[in-house]
Amino acid sequence: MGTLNLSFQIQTRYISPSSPSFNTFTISLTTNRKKFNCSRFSLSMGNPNDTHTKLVPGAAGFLLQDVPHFTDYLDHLPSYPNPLQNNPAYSVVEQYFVDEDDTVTEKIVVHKESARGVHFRRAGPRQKVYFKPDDVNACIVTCGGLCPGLNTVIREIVCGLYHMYGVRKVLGIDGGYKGFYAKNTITLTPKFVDDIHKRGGTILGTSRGGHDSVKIVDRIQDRGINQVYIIGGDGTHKGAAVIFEEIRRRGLKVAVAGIPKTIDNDIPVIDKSFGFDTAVEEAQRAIKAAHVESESVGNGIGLVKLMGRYCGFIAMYATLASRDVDCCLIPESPFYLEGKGGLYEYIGKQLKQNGHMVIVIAEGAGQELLSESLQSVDQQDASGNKLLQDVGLWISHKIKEHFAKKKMPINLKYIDPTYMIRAIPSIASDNVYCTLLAHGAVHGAMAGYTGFTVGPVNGRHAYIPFNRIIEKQNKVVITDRMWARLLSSTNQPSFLKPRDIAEAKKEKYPANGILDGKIVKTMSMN
Ligand SMILES: Nc1ncnc2c1ncn2[C@@H]1O[C@H](COP(=O)(O)OP(=O)(O)OP(=O)(O)O)[C@@H](O)[C@H]1O
Ligand SMILES: O=P(O)(O)OC[C@H]1O[C@](O)(CO)[C@@H](O)[C@@H]1O
Ligand SMILES: [Mg+2]
Repeated sequence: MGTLNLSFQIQTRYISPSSPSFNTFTISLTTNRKKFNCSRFSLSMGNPNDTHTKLVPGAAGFLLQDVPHFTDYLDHLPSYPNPLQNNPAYSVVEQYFVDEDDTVTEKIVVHKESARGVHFRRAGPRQKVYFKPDDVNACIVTCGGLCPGLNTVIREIVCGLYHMYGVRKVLGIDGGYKGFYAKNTITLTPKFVDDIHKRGGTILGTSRGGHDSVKIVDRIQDRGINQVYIIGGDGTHKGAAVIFEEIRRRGLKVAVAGIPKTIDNDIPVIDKSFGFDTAVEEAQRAIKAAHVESESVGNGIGLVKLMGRYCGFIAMYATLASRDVDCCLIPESPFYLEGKGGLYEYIGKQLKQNGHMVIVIAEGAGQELLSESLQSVDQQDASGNKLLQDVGLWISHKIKEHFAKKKMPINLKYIDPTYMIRAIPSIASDNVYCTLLAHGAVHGAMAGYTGFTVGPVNGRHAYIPFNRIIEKQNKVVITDRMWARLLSSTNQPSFLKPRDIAEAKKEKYPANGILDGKIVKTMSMN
């Protein structure tokens, strides 16, 4: 019996990578003699350049959003037994290797009749690898803003490659994407990285801007690099996706693995990004100081600005953890100053009742108010991110001005710990998390997967295709329970008008988020 290779194009209005409508996946081919049902195939999602979306349907509405593998575009590749099976530390583990068919579900809360839904390939070591240890020439690059845990990830990639797979050649790229074509590399060995997890920042340096995929892939090719570990946020992953496409176009056996990094926690799909817990922990020190300062004087207001350009996760979690905060302002929840239900009214009430209060504001909050009042020009950093005006300074000034006009003396202390919460070493739990991410990335690359990001989805580490990471940003859902918990803990007004609530619901339940007649839940941390 011969093999029948089929390739066909499907055009449908209903498929979107994040929320496919499963009943469109029943595909069969009928000849005059027999009907063939297709069980494994990949689909391009409408965009002819989108070659990373691999969809594998299964029973009961199961859908694997798979990641690319060398064998998708390279023929006759040899594979080898995983050297881990001879490693004294790992060989004792029962079922150490991940089953080829193991997947991790994206949606964990289900109804008895709901479809099984989207799944990702489970991360972890495979029986077979596609590299001989001596042939591996790996490199690591860190891009974007700093984040606690960067050095831990670097350390664990190096040590994981050395100790688990016997790899000896690992290079550090100096200073972000630009470093591929502008600077020297750093030789990384377990000895060199031994202590780096105790330091903040990244020993490799980082940068924004300067992404030139052709030049980067040229340098990867010139140097004979065949595993690229890219640690960064949403912008970095957009860059990684382009690098992967170029590598695939050139038919190179080079694995591209992303490790999601951002203290803002704005990366979708994964449960949480590394360094986030460390940042929230560090933010407590600023909030405590604001509380002490404010309660020690008459009508004291402690105002703390925290990072979060487009989303307010740090502010929300720092507020919930502290319980000393009376008001938390984030980009996702619009607020207003004047009039009934406004911020000034709430501050006045709090001061009358308690004599002091603490306000936490995310740096991206209230930017629309700021630009109205300062008529600012839109400015961007080298990566194209919005450059923000200092909302903390602005709001301090507005509050002081308002209460001066009302002839009510207040005592406002503005604390801006911005860079202090990200320029520190990671706490213990983040260190362990970074280790799992690094090892997951190493196992995936050694097993021949590429164009993937590793990260926990409902607590289990998975390989996620780049397109799912870069298609949208993770945001606080203000119609979810977590934000309600925050409102009930601070007792602040919600500042929301019915129109804002309708908008928020529309964002949470987009029109294409309907699955089998039920609404698909988007990622949230509650
Ligand atoms: N659309 C894009 N295409 C290619 N490269 C990009 C794109 N967006 C950003 N990059 C590159 O990715 C790198 C990092 O991007 P950015 O500065 O936005 O940080 P990030 O990865 O989002 O991390 P963070 O938000 O945590 O600081 C930069 O070198 C930038 O040039
Ligand atoms: O000043 P930099 O280094 O550009 O970074 C600032 C930005 O980086 C982040 O920490 C992560 O994107 C944001 O919260 C912040 O706006
Ligand atoms: Mg970013």
